[in-house]
Amino acid sequence: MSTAAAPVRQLDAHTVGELRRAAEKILTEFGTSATSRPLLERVAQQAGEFSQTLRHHCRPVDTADGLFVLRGLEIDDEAVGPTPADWASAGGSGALHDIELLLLATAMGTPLAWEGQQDGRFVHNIVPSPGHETEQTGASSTVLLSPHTEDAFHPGRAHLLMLGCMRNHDSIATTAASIRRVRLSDEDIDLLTRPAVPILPDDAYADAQGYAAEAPPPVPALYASDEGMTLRFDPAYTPLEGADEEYRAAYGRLEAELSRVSVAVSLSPGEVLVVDNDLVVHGRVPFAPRYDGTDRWLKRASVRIPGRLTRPPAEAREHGYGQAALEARAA
Ligand SMILES: O=C(O)CCC(=O)C(=O)O
Ligand SMILES: [Fe+2]
Repeated sequence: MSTAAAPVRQLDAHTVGELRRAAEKILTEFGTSATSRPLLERVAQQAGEFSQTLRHHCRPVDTADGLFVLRGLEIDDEAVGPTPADWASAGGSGALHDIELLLLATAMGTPLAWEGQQDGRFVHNIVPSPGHETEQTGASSTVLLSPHTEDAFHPGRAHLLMLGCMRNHDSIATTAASIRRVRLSDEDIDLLTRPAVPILPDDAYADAQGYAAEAPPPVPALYASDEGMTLRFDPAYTPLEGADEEYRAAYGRLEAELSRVSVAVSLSPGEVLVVDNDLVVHGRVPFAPRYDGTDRWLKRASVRIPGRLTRPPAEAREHGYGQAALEARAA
């Protein structure tokens, strides 16, 4: 794994102020970052008034890295208070930054939430939580969070994943590997673009894991879209034992290549990592949680980009294990 620098989009002080004032205005009006239809509409309106500069910073991912870091937001370590012990008790912690992230997400596309995850919130809190140390979810810590496409089991998954850093005293890295950096033989690509095995719902979706109404659909790991190669990959939730040996070997080579091109991005407070979820798998290195209110703390938002053609059309027929994606589309 390398620590090669991710492309950075540095916000100037003026633009940071513009974003902050927009968020402050909304927080004053609503008194909360809890998302409601009126708040989402207000956010969309405010994002529609963004300056040309701020909009330019929110343009699509435009390099083969499949990601960028937006840098320069102001986080007051004292004012945001202690890192919440888990998402459920986070409440309004860092509410201003929830709204900032939601504004940025809205400038990039349509924010997305899940009925079955973190109470349907549009901005998630990612913190290490007691009892969840070894899971393959954002709440874990002591294990490697293996590289994955976010919400890979679902056809309504995000096109962009945004991770905004509130606190990261131990410089714990997110990992990212782009399919556009991977080298595979034509034979492997041919195998991996076929729907061989399903991707099952992850541990963050207890309801979906109990879904038994229809069989899990096999899905391809790779897709040669008009825009180039894209991927849908989550080995921790892929029952590979259902595939033949040839496929398993090709899948293993894809995994090895992703690991070869993986970069470590250690976020600092005020940085937002934006990952193209069709190009890049992300994960996290293991770390020792502190559990004293000073733990690593990220805010996460998911974004859909309407009309994007980076996925196989057959996805539209998938059941998504009964999970409903909620899009913040204007009513
Ligand atoms: O903690 C991280 O850096 C990434 C966690 C993760 O996979 C996520 O929030 O989706
Ligand atoms: Fe993730």
